[in-house]
Parts: sequence; C-alpha cells; structure tokens
Amino acid sequence: MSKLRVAVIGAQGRIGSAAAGAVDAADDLDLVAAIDRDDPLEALTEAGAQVAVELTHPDAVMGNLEFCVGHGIHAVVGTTGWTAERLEQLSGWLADAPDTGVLVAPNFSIGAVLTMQFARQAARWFDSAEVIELHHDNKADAPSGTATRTAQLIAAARAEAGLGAQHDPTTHGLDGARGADVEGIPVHSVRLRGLLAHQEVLFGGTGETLTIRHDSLHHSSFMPGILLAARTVPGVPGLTYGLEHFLEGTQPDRQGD
Ligand SMILES: NC(=O)C1=CN([C@@H]2O[C@H](COP(=O)(O)OP(=O)(O)OC[C@H]3O[C@@H](n4cnc5c(N)ncnc54)[C@H](OP(=O)(O)O)[C@@H]3O)[C@@H](O)[C@H]2O)C=CC1
Ligand SMILES: O=C(O)C1=N[C@H](C(=O)O)C[C@H](O)C1
Repeated sequence: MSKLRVAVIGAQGRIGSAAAGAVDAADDLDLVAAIDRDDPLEALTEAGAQVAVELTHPDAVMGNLEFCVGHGIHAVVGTTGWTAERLEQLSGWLADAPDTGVLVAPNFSIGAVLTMQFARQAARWFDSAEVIELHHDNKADAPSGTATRTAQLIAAARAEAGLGAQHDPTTHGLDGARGADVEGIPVHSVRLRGLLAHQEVLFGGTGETLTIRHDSLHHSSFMPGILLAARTVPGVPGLTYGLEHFLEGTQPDRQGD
C-alpha cells in the first residue's frame, strides 16, 4: 500500500522538529516536505503532500491553513490562538473544499485530552473551578490553548447544570491577580524555564477539593496523537475541534514502550 504523503509546517520549531522526526520514522507515512518560516508553501503542492501538520505560531497559522484548504491538503493543527472568529473563518474555507479535513487540536497528548474530559465531567459537582497552566518560558500565547479549551468545557458544563457565576468576593486587588477570565473561569498562566507543558484544574465544594493534574514531560507526549491525527484526517472532511473525536475506537499507541 502506498504511504500517506505528509508535510510538516514549522519543522524547525520545538514541536515541529519532533513531529517531522516522528512522521519520518513511521512506516506508513512519507515525510515529503518539512518547511519553516522562510520556505514557500508551494513546496507542499510540489511535493504532493496529502496532509500538512501545522505547528507554527498564532500569527502564521491562518495563512498556512488558507493555502492548505485552498489546495485540498488535509491539515492537522496544533498551533494555538484559536478564537470563535478564526474557527468560523476556517469553516468557511472548508465549505468551499468539501472533501478536505482539518483537525484543530488544543493538545495532542492523551493525558491532556483526558484531563479536559475529566474536568468537564467534574464541573457540575463543584461550586468553584479554576485552571492553572504552567509552560516553558518561550511560549507566545497565554492562556495556553489547552487551558482555554478546558475552561470553556467547564463553563459549558456549569451552564448546562444550571450553575450561576462563581462566587468571588474580591473587591481589592492588583490587576491580573485573579487570572484571566475565560467564560467565567479564572485561568492563571505560569511561564518558567525548565518546564514544558503542565496544567492543574482545581475544583472546590463543601468541605472538599478535587485537583486534576497533567504533565507533559517531553515532546514525545504529543507524537502518538499527531501521527494518529495525520492518519485519520483524510477520512474526516470538514472541521474537527479536539483530538478526542479521533480517539473513539482506537487503541493506545505502544510504539515507545
Ligand atoms: N496542540 C499541541 O499538542 C501542541 C501545540 N503546540 C503549539 O504549537 C505551536 C508551536 O510551538 P513550538 O514548537 O513550541 O514553537 P516554536 O517557536 O519552537 O516553533 C514554531 C516554528 O514555526 C516557525 N514559523 C513561524 N512562522 C512560520 C510560518 N509562517 N511558516 C512556517 N513556519 C513558521 C518558527 O520560526 P521562527 O522561530 O523563525 O519564528 C519556528 O521554527 C505553538 O502555538 C504551541 O502552542 C505546541 C506543543 C503541543
Ligand atoms: O506551547 C506549548 O508548548 C504547548 N502549547 C499547547 C497549548 O497552548 O495548550 C499545547 C501544550 O500545552 C504545549
């Protein structure tokens, strides 16, 4: 069987270089292009890429996706900075390319996906919820894409359960002390040399708290999700938001054991 032709955009970056290596090492995938900031996107079409893995910067991702979708190249997107407006614009491009699929994944690590699912499940049982995300000191965006998505899922679950706004008696304080407000959920961002990607979701109720913590300790944590997404996205036209939609019915990838 012929190999799936995969390109990586942002291939000189921290995660993109790891992704290019993982694609290259996969028996069923062919790394046909590995481009970065100064390379023309036409390299993807010239190489006959069927799937592009996009891991660049919030300032670059939309232009790259407009090119991919416009040329019928499926895309797996890890880059952050997503807003409702950006997702709507992407959906508009995809409407004109009905055979093309794009997965936007706030996080490709299985533990982070599960953290988000557990947080959504827990949200309706607790009065208070806050998110703390901790990342390396070169991260461009805050809060992280994962923390933003986690807070949105908690907010939706609270609304569905009929929970109102969280109690917050703060009347005196410094700007930012209570974190960013993501749909009513406070999100606190730590940037620290030595870290990679970490998140705590804190819930509080009467006489108890629940903490869900996830740590990505190495870029390898994202690779099984990226490879799974690259293999799956050609069969899923349109926009998919969140890796969880591709995980149904799959088995853990134990190649690194
Ligand atoms: N969803 C997930 O699981 C994960 C998502 N991410 C996200 O992926 C993105 C990249 O993260 P990270 O690898 O740490 O960042 P890096 O800055 O290390 O890498 C990004 C790379 O993309 C390059 N780049 C910038 N603009 C363009 C462009 N227009 N075309 C092609 N390449 C470009 C950069 O070049 P230059 O250095 O010259 O700017 C750099 O080499 C971030 O948004 C991050 O949040 C990261 C890890 C996991
Ligand atoms: O920039 C990173 O490193 C990461 N970015 C993603 C995010 O913003 O959630 C995913 C992961 O946290 C690593």
